[in-house]
Amino acid sequence: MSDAYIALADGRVLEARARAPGRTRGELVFTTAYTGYEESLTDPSYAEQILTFSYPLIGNYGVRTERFESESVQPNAAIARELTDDVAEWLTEEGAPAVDHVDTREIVTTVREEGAMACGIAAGPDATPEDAVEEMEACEPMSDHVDIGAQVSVTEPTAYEGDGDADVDVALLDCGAKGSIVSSLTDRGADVHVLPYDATPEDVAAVDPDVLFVSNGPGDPENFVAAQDVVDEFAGEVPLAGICLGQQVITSALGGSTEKMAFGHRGVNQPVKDLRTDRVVMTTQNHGYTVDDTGPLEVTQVNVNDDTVEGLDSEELDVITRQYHPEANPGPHDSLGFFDEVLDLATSSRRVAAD
Ligand SMILES: NC(=O)CC[C@H](N)C(=O)O
Repeated sequence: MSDAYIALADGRVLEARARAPGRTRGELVFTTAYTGYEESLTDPSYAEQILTFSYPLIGNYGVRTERFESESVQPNAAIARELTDDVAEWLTEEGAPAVDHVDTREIVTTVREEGAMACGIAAGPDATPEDAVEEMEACEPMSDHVDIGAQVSVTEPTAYEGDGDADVDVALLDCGAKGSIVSSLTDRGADVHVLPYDATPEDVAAVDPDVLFVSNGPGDPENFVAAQDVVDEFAGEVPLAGICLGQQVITSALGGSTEKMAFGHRGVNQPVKDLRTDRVVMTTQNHGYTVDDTGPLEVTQVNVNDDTVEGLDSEELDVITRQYHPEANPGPHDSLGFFDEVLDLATSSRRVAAD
């Protein structure tokens, strides 16, 4: 007899095995990443989602806190074909429901055909199919989580000193930033001032940044109104950089727009072509929205699979953004050079300003 159930918005209820008990709901998504489960499960961009791993065995190299991208498990639940005891114990301790022994190919096919959808999970000795359906029915669309930034952001400014002296101050708007974004900047010598997602223009001005960097984050970018206001305020005055939600927020603030994708991109081998060099690199991705109208920004990189916008620039406004995750963790390091470009932008614009 099953001790876990997964209810899908299309009416199906799948039987599974409970690996971490509990009841929850969220937007059902999948990642095709074959390594990096510790990083993915602690990536704040997954808040309010239920993460299905298409790779069949998750947990085969243990659980190490050094690899965490934030301090807690971020998706509301995890689904895999097989979860090891290490991962099951970790998720149990964290109170994040997890289930396995389910045909994840069926889940992935369903999400690909019908789009990311509401999902409910009930796991544990007393779980019933009705419990899972009740959870699914209470699941709100992602865009209704209007203050999702509050769930994932720092509440107080926090500063990290650079390892070396690049003499660059980065104001990082934390909309749910992965730890690797901060360390990719401090490793290059920049001082990083992490500010809450709802920081005011005055808060940003107080750190006198050489570049304003908008982080990744969960949910609908149109709900990050304070971050858009800050970008609007500093555009043309201070260089702007962004990753994933950051690209979306910057584009919207500058007059462009975003739209929801059917099921998004989540994995570690998404091919991206740079239009200036004609080179293709493999990238890590985790997003369900995409830039639609680019406003004043120029498209520099596109996704080879579906032509969606992967990189935007503006020489006039000193903007550089990426839809994918150059910091990797998990995934390939092919695009770590993005952080060098951001620091170059910060220092060269400062020279121009001083001339
Ligand atoms: N990784 C991210 O920053 C995700 C951005 C946004 N929440 C999306 O799903 O598109």
